[in-house]
Amino acid sequence: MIAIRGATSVDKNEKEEIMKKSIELFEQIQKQNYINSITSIIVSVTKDITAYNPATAIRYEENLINTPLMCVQEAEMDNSPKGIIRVLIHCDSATQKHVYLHRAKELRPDLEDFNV
Ligand SMILES: C=C(O[C@@H]1C=C(C(=O)O)C=C[C@H]1O)C(=O)O
Repeated sequence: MIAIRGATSVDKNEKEEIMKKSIELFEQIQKQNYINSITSIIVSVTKDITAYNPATAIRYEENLINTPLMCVQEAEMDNSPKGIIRVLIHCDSATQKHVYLHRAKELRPDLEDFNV
């Protein structure tokens, strides 16, 4: 088993925006990797994201009935960006490509070379 990281950002604390961005992130992680099976998914949100739970969005959209998901609040650090959704996917995958989208790309500039 390996773990794949990802993160994205929302522009508004609104259900539609949270659903759209969290599903986009999950689908991009799948598209950019060869994931055979998922063991579990941990999602975190910054404190300002309250309108909808991204874990619920991913579970419904992807029909993840037996996959355990958790959603937690991200540690609040000085100057850390708002409106960020993070995921940590434990899975069986032939690849380990971490995916950062939108404003979340700024979180890991060291991965930029790998994020084509
Ligand atoms: C840099 C990030 O944000 C924070 C810092 C992390 C890190 O230094 O590895 C991991 C998760 C977050 O707590 C990220 O999400 O990748």
